[in-house]
Amino acid sequence: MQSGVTKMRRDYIDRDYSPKNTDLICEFHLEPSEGVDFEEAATHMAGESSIDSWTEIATLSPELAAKLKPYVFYVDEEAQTVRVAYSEELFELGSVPQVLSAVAGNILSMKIVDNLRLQDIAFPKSMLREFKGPNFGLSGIRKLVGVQDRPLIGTIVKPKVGLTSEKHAEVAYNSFAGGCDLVKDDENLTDQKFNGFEKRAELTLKLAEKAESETGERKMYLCNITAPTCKEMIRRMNILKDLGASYAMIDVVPAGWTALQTLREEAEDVGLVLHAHRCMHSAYTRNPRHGISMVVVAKLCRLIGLDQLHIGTVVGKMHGEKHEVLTLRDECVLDNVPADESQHVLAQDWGELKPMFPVASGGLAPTMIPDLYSIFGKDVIMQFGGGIHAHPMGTAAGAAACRQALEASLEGVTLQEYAKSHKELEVALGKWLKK
Ligand SMILES: O=C(O)[C@H](O)COP(=O)(O)O
Ligand SMILES: [Mg+2]
Repeated sequence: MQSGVTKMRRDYIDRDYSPKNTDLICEFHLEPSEGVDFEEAATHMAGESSIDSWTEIATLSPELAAKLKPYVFYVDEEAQTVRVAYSEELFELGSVPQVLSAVAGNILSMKIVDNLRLQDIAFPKSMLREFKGPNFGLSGIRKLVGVQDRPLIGTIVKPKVGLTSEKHAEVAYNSFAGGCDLVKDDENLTDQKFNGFEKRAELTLKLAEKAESETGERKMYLCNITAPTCKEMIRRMNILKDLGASYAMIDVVPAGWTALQTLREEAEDVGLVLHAHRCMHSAYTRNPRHGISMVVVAKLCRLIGLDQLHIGTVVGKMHGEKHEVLTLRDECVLDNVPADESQHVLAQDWGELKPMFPVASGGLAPTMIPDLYSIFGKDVIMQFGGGIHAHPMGTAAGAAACRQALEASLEGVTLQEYAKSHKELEVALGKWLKK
């Protein structure tokens, strides 16, 4: 027995237990440390994520244990997988931070495991009811933008940071004028001296309005409200509302779960669509053997009520295989997610919680649109940063090339064919089509 690990007296493993419909269920990938028995490690993990400690505690009465004990009801040592059912009474209903402190807290630090990854959480209806979910969601966004039958095209003002507010607004205007439906700030642009939040919001929203009147299309500016305090983020949200904005963007992982729940409360009154950038998620999600899966991050965003979420691109610069990205897409849009053992996904009935709009962003070029459309279908927001602002004819042409590539894909015409009568696309093919 490894030092510091005493034999647990609790028997939390019960393969005959069938979870109650009020239980919260977690699936974990578990690798015990050297010399530790798999079931022993699972027992310790279940205890530490609920009511127990590392050794016998006299204060844990048999009655209390019987009432609140966790049940490790599924154990597959070969697949290094366990599933644990927790009584809903262990949780503060409606609190994401508290759920994570329990099922993704100390247990990830325990010596008894070499690796432990929270793969999925299945929430019971009784807990779902405590959360608002998306205010607008996928259908609300489509209604707001006035686009029902195609993917939305967005961009990120580039360079990421450094432009003045005037220049930022001008780049956004050119993106809108060229054909973008959405223009967002980059994740590390918030309220820097060279481009303050209020001035950027005011100038960019004004030019978005100008682009709307010139194009006859709705144009959405996603201004990044990420800030040092919830109070300041709420202040920025209200500034956007007063300026006539429809959206706010948040870096959800750096901002944190309590901040998101606070903003969601506020968004209900302010009525802004919440765009979730997932930068920093890879600190939790990238290691397939340890941490917290992006499925969990996506589910928590939907539960709390972000309206649209970056989920990966399959074809772009960020990691994320096709099956992983499509699993995330399903968690965003389906009302009922079926269990998928191959993806370590638990069944989840989302009840009344609206779908989120999936966002594909990162390393995309207009030439990838046919692939993106065949992967995602129409319910996706495709965002191109370098893929628009590096276009040889400039930003507006980059945006136009994206719209043309999308038109071609929707009509089932090859890009090469469509480029014969669309100059911006022709130039984009010259720059980005793999030779
Ligand atoms: O914030 C994002 O989504 C990325 O910065 C996209 O930028 P890129 O298209 O230039 O990779
Ligand atoms: Mg970015």
